[in-house]
Amino acid sequence: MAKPVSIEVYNPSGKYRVISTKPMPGTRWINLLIEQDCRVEICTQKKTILSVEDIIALIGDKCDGVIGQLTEDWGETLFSALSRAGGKAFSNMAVGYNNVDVNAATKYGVAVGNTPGVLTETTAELAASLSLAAARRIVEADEFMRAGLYDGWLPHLFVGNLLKGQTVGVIGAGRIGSAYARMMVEGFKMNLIYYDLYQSTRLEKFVTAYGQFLKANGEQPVTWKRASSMDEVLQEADLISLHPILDKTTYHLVNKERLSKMKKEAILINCSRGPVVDEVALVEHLKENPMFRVGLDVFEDEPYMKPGLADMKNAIVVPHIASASKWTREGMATLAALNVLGKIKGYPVWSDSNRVEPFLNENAPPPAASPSIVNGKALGLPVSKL
Ligand SMILES: NC(=O)c1ccc[n+]([C@@H]2O[C@H](COP(=O)([O-])OP(=O)(O)OC[C@H]3O[C@@H](n4cnc5c(N)ncnc54)[C@H](O)[C@@H]3O)[C@@H](O)[C@H]2O)c1
Ligand SMILES: O=C(O)[C@H](O)CO
Repeated sequence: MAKPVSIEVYNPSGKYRVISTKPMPGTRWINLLIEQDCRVEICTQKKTILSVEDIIALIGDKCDGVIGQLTEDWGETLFSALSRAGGKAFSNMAVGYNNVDVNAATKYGVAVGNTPGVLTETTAELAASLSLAAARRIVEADEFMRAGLYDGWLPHLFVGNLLKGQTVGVIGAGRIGSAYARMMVEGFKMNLIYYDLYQSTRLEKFVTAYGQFLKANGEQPVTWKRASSMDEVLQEADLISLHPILDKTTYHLVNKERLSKMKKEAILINCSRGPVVDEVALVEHLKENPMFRVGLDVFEDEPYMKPGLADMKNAIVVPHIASASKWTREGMATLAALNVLGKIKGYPVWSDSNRVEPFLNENAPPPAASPSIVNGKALGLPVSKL
């Protein structure tokens, strides 16, 4: 028997029991659920990652929906427990849902929500921050300064890479990859090469138009290229940022062989999911190529790092904080709560999960729809006409 988990309860007499496995930022998400007759139970257990047993104990005998986290293993066991408790809705508080077995959820008739859009720019900004920090060796220089080692300006002190005029490579030019590409092209006048299974016409048009603008102002125009293989990006780019989803096709997408194809002084950024990179091979590559630099927000076995990574001066490591801006995290909580609420209330699924702004407007009630349900089609859920 799992130990009872500590909870905080809002609106105890509410008709629908909705659980959040973690306290989430803001209060709007709680108020929106309460206004619609939900009893909201928030797990306050002092344990960062809840086990399957902890979550089964939270679900109990009656539960209408759960808001969960990307650190939790939402598979057959949890969806069958939720279904037995009468639950029909689950939402990750994340856009990525590689921790969720969507087929198992569908089998038990549980809708699975995620939180796209609201974190696009915030995540791209962290990727851009890591890019700059790696290019200009900011973390190394900061440590040097704090250690009292600075004894005067020197021509060779912390020389890094100039981004202007170099090539930025984006693997996975979806929402976040495209936003990052725009930041690096527009902000630093980098040329773009990208690889994705699909063409990113809007991104291509943007770079073309910006290139024309620069040319009209007598500046060197920026260019774009859609690569026909990922290797082409690895060989040509000076700075490469990874933004695909994690699935079978992207597991260890960057491995020993692919690392060896990159330029010796290249920079690699990963704000997608840790297992997209073979981290053991990466540590070896960093040791053998001191001018190669990496900026990592995600790790293969979170919360751990592979042996040796923490010792590498040419690696910048941050703890999965890419979506951590106040506005974004509050918005993620709102979208996750509305996904669950929408299914409980029998609302349709929002027709375009890339267009979530109407759900984030604090001055108006949200549309009567679930903002983003990934198995809506498989469950035959109606789609909103709005
Ligand atoms: N570090 C963080 O905190 C953080 C924050 C947000 C998102 N993420 C991760 O970023 C991912 C992307 O988010 P998004 O909103 O941009 O999703 P998205 O679906 O808009 O973009 C993903 C892109 O990857 C492409 N892709 C899929 N398989 C590929 C392959 N084999 N090779 C190349 N491209 C491939 C898709 O075609 C798509 O364009 C999420 O799934 C999540 O795992 C991480
Ligand atoms: O997938 C996601 O949303 C992130 O990893 C957390 O924001």
